[in-house]
Parts: sequence; structure tokens; C-alpha cells
Amino acid sequence: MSPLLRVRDLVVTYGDTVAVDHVSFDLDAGETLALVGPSGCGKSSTAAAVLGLRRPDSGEVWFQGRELTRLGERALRPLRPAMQPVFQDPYGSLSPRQRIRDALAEPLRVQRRWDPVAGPRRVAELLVAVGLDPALGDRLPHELSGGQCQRAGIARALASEPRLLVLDEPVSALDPSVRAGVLNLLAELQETLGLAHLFICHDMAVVRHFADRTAEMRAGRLERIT
Ligand SMILES: Nc1ncnc2c1ncn2[C@@H]1O[C@H](COP(=O)(O)OP(=O)(O)OP(=O)(O)O)[C@@H](O)[C@H]1O
Repeated sequence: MSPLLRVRDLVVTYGDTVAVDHVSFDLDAGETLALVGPSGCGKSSTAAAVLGLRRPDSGEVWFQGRELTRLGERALRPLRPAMQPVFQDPYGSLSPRQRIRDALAEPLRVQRRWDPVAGPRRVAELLVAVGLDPALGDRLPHELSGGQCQRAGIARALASEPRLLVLDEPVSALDPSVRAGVLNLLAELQETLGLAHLFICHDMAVVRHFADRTAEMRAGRLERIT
């Protein structure tokens, strides 16, 4: 069986800076690969290239059997929902003036899966799935705590029915007392939905607990996968 995600010889530069230097790895459905390494070693740039947020200079990103770097924006659009990012800043992935229920409805509308009866029910289901009271759907992001907001961001990602979550330090900005709850939620969702996780994390205790394999980066290069 071919992997869900296959990255080959990925190179990302910013001017003279080689942020990602011929990085290759595979990720299977249902698997967590942690991407670790010192600040500035190229973890976020790798994630951005996988997500198609930044075109790599060279290399290949295969996802669900398609080579993404060869595809134009139009061809990429239907594939994008299947890979969803969760970023460090819990407030960053939600629009500050959009109520939570509208933020969750948006992917359904954009992907033409909105139905006036089933849509609101699906939004409530998504909130419950991430451990939030559906009544919180009425709130704006700043009316939620950091942990609640990150859960809402995860619910928004799930609205697209992804196969892969790209988690870029998803709990680093949260109060230490709520981190374990969000990490356990991600692990439970992975188990029930069979999601693959590309998990950028600098906390090695967390990595040991949650990752199946660990890819260590240094100065743009992937040094080893264990
Ligand atoms: N938009 C950008 N413009 C110029 N240089 C950049 C940009 N983004 C990243 N870089 C540089 O690319 C290199 C890799 O950065 P990247 O953010 O991918 O590393 P990282 O491992 O995710 O770091 P951190 O753990 O601090 O987030 C660094 O030298 C960084 O300064």
C-alpha cells in the first residue's frame, strides 16, 4: 500500500537561505510522524510546502497518490480539504469577527456540502466531537479561552473531513494546564477517524508519548527517522 503522504527531496529556499534541504519522508494513514529539531531548522517550512502554502523550489509532495507540486491551483482545490493545518496560535486560524458556528459552517459551504437542515446539525456535532458545548458556537473567538479556541480550530479542520492534520506546535501557546486535554483529544480523534498527523513539536516528552516515528531536522536537513 502506498503511503498517504510521500515527500521526496523537498527543497525550500528564501533568497540565500536554504530552509529545507532535500528532505524525504513517508507518512501512512493513521500514523503520527513527529518533526523535531532546533528553532529555524526548517520544520514549519516543510509543513508549509506539504500544505501547498509555499511552492517548494524542487522536490515532490505526493498525497493520496497525486503529485501536488505539479498541479495548478485549480487542480489542487478539490484535494486541499483532505489536508488541514492546526497552527500554534489558537486565535490565528479563526477570523476574529466570525462566530464559531459560522467558522465551522464555512468549509461546508465552500465545499458545497451545506444543507440548511443537516448543516447546523453537523456544526453542533463537530463542536461536541472536540469537547465543546454547542452553545459556544454563538461566541466570537476572543470570547473563548485559548484551549476552547484551539478545540474550535480543530473542529473547523475536521469540517473538511481531512485525512491528514498538519499540527504546527498545536499546544505550545496554551496554558500548561489545558495542553494534555487538547493532545488527548487529538489522539482520540486520530484513533476514531484514522487521521495521519504530521506533528511539529519541541517537547520531547510529548513526542515520545504521541508519535509513532520521529524525524529529526537540523539546518534544513532531515538527519534521521526513528
Ligand atoms: N518567510 C521567510 N522569509 C525568509 N526566511 C524565512 C522565512 N520563513 C522562514 N525563514 C527562514 O528559514 C529557516 C527555517 O525556518 P522555519 O520557520 O521553517 O524553521 P522552524 O524549524 O519551523 O523554526 P521554529 O521552531 O522557530 O518555528 C530559518 O532560517 C528562517 O529564518
